[in-house]
Amino acid sequence: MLFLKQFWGDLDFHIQVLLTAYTAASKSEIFSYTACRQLSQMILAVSFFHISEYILAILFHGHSNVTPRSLLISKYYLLAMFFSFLEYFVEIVLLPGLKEYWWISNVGLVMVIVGEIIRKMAVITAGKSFTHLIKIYHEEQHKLITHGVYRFVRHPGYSGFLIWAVGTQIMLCNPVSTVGFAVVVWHFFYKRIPYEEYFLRQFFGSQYEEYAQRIPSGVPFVK
Ligand SMILES: C[S@@+](CC[C@H](N)C(=O)[O-])C[C@H]1O[C@@H](n2cnc3c(N)ncnc32)[C@H](O)[C@@H]1O
Repeated sequence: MLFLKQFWGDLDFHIQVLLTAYTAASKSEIFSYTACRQLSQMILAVSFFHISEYILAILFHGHSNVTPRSLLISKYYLLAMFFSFLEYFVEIVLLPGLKEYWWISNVGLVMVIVGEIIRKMAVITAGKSFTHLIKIYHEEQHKLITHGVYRFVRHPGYSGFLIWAVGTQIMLCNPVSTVGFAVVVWHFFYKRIPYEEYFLRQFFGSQYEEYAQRIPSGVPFVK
């Protein structure tokens, strides 16, 4: 009983400290300008990314062939985004100075824009060959793409997404989520690329083999 009383007392004290810090921060210029700008950039970046992926999927594959999965929002993705916002709010309340490194935040913003451009160039260049789900059977309209951005890297869509995702966290000056997003997204592509290329080799044989020999994957440390 005594233990419970002390526990609630401690919890109450910590909530009071957080609320006081939050109230102080929200009254200050830092919270109103910094948080408004960084969070609006984040919400804009995320909305633009998902809506444009969905619209391009409809344009290339037709309305009837596109499901909400083309919005590319999974439960793991939502969890990662939830953690990223949680980190942002905790840090802006407890360590507001961390969010004031504008040059870091602006580097993140540039990464978001560059990553988005590379990703969309890949989607538009590959057209019908770019499907959100990896094809395991060869279809008539699936042609090997080696021109445009695919001349420089084999997986520009993944390079673009990696730059975009890590960029969103640098833009928010979120140190933990920057490392977390980099590791998780990199690991996802590290596993996905060999699987995707297994089928591409089956579909296009020596043509793909020769292409893969010449052109890097575009994802660091993935051959
Ligand atoms: C989500 S897209 C990603 C494409 C590519 N990995 C990228 O990052 O730009 C996955 C689909 O693209 C197809 N694909 C990947 N590279 C391709 C290429 N060079 N030419 C044609 N189709 C390709 C795969 O067969 C798979 O069904």
